[in-house]
Amino acid sequence: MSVKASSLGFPRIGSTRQVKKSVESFWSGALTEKELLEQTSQVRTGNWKTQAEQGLDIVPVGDFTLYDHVLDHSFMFNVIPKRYEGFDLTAVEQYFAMGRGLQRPAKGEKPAVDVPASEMKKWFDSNYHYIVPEFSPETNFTLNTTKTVDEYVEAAKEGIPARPVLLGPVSFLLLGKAARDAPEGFQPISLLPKLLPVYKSLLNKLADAGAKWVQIDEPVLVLDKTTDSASDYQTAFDALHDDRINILLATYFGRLESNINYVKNLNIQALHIDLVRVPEQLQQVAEAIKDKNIILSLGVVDGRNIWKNDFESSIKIVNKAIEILGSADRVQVSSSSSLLHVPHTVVNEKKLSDQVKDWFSFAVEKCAEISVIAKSINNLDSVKQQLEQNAKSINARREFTKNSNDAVRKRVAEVTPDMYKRQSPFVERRTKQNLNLPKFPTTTIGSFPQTKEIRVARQRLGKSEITETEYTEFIKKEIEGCIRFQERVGLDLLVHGECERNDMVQYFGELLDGFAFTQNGWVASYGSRYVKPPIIVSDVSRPFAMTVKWSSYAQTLTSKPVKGMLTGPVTILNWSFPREDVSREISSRQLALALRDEVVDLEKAGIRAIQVDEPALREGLPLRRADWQEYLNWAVDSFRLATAGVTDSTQTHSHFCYSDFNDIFESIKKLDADVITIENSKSDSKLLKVFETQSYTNEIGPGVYDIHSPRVPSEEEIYARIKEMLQYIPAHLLHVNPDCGLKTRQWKETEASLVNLVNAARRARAEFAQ
Ligand SMILES: CN1c2c(nc(N)[nH]c2=O)NC[C@@H]1CNc1ccc(C(=O)N[C@@H](CCC(=O)N[C@@H](CCC(=O)N[C@@H](CCC(=O)O)C(=O)O)C(=O)O)C(=O)O)cc1
Ligand SMILES: N[C@@H](CCS)C(=O)O
Ligand SMILES: [Zn+2]
Repeated sequence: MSVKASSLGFPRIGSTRQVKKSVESFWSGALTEKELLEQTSQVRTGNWKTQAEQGLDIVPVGDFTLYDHVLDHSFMFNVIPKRYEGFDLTAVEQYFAMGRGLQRPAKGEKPAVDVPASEMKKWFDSNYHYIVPEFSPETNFTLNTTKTVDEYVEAAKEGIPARPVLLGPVSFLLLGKAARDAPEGFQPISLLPKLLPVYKSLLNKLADAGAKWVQIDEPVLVLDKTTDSASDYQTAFDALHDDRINILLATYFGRLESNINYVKNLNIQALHIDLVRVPEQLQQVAEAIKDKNIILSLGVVDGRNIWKNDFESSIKIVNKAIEILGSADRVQVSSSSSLLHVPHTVVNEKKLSDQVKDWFSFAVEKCAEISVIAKSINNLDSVKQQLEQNAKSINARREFTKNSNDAVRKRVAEVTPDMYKRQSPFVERRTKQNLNLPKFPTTTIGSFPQTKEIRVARQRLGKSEITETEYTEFIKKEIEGCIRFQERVGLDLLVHGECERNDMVQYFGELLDGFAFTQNGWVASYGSRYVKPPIIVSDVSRPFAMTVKWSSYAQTLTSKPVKGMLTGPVTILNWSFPREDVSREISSRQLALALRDEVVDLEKAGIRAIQVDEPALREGLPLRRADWQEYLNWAVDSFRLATAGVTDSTQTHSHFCYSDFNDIFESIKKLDADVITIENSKSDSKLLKVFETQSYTNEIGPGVYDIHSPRVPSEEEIYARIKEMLQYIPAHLLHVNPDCGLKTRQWKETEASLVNLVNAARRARAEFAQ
């Protein structure tokens, strides 16, 4: 009798970001397709071996990807929109075209290509983005590739105890959307009967290849919308059942709630639940399945945060499960979700003090933790030393957190109601905000291309190859170049370009007190793009002004207004690794006060428009609606606390790069920002309608083009967008801007796109002058 150790997925990037580098080299033409596939296959194999070496009895395979695992499923099941066909692309090129769009001139026999990227959406409440599958009644599911089988075979050859991973059919359909040409009212889930035979043939191939188990992820089971999906799940798992291959149905990020009432009756052999987010669901779920022939996989090691596991409490959970289910054979120990949301390994962190490093576990260390927890049940003596060491580390962290920053806590406690409120309502403030902007003011969201030169300069500063003074001079030159560029292009409300920032959250984490930050703690954001979330280890405060010198320098260079640029408290919180010892609300309020000081300092320095970005406000929403209001209350409070310290004459902006607005619209209104800019170019008019129907009174800049793709939008296209917006938004409130910041773009396409944007706005001004 033994408890097995497994995980649900592993970071793809490689210990030294090899996959990112290979993929980007392939895109730039420096690597052939063959080289790309060879190099990335090596990382994949290395990842499996690492997990097995850390002691996992079951290693996930098929979770590896060159861009996104949901895109992999679309590609594997032939869910390829027609617009990506007919260009004589290789399979790999077509796959990347779906992810990032493709624009290239005709070459010899090959026709020109100009195709935008597919839509990206946030993966549940994480900072990972997936490529949204597009379905229509014409979708012709076939096995276009056998990626999962190929990777299983590859792993089995290496002697890896592999368990293939698939995104389940119901989640795949529910996470997708109806294609633009689908008939009104078409629901992707109606395609389930057509999709299941293709899943089934994939499972057959896996069984033929020798797989005994498959992990089928159905994360939508933790959302409210699946309460009515019982029959879809029953149909799916009846169809997928095969005597040769056992199914682990994996749920994560939240609670099953009443869905367990039908999940327990599904034709599955194991069920995974997240016990980090929802430890209390153990009792209910274990009781529900105890008379069924179902193994329970316990997600006790956090796949979403980096704190060392508390073995004592995890072992208690495992023992409780064994007690209810009656046998250790019916229990597995696992990560709460895929480990894709945490960095690769702590070992590469050379700059953290031993004290701080001892608090953390990244993916590699988490695999070892899972193994130790399983062994503690199977053979306690074999892990006694690890358990003792773990208890010491957990106690050391507890001791540290006792010494909080009393001044910060006192300040949060003493916040008064007037600190959340601007001096006057928007209509009055507006008359005092004299920025001399024309109608349809053009602006950008803040960042301009982060060139190799900028990144190398920062790297050289980090290695002390250049001095602080040299770096400052370099950044000043970049800012000047950026201001001159915007003046030349003809933008109205300028920005300094954010060239001094490695990232909009990491940068602030590095400047604020109460954070730790890593050298190599990369976590996937989308495609080949990664972020290094800072870690909130203590109470947060601002030791000195962070952005004032850059913004005020930029303002000295031009007579046009320059927007100050900050990241909001909720976004800093949501894109950092939060503390486990205090609530997110407390950290958010502490961040809000630190940012409030910065906002006031920017105003004092003569900055007349200040943008406080909150792109992660929506992502932080709890997955169950019942939990929304509590979050929204403190999230809105935090934004207001951060921004309401300025006088009426300062124009506050906020920015959101998502288009799912309708259900949190009331909260967006309550933020009371003078101007909001939002992602819009890929959404249909549903987003814009909300502004018409919900009587939004402040100013708005819905994005007029997608910034994730190198594709240059034409003036005509942008002009058409502006005209469309004017159907819903009064002309006097409309701003013209891209969807989001331009840091991932090259200067050439940035210039071409912004020239078109400015020209389109000028045309609109001429046409719609009132
Ligand atoms: C708005 N978005 C953001 C999200 N989350 C954040 N934390 N930040 C965001 O901006 N979530 C939603 C979206 C996601 N969008 C993006 C967009 C772009 C990136 C991105 O470009 N990531 C970069 C890494 C950025 C960074 O930290 N750069 C550092 C280090 C750069 C580096 O690699 N240096 C090299 C040396 C120089 C060189 O050779 O180029 C090195 O160290 O080897 C810096 O600029 O100093 C990426 O490369 O993936 C992410 C999310
Ligand atoms: N000001 C930031 C917002 C990104 S969401 C930028 O422009 O990159
Ligand atoms: Zn954005």
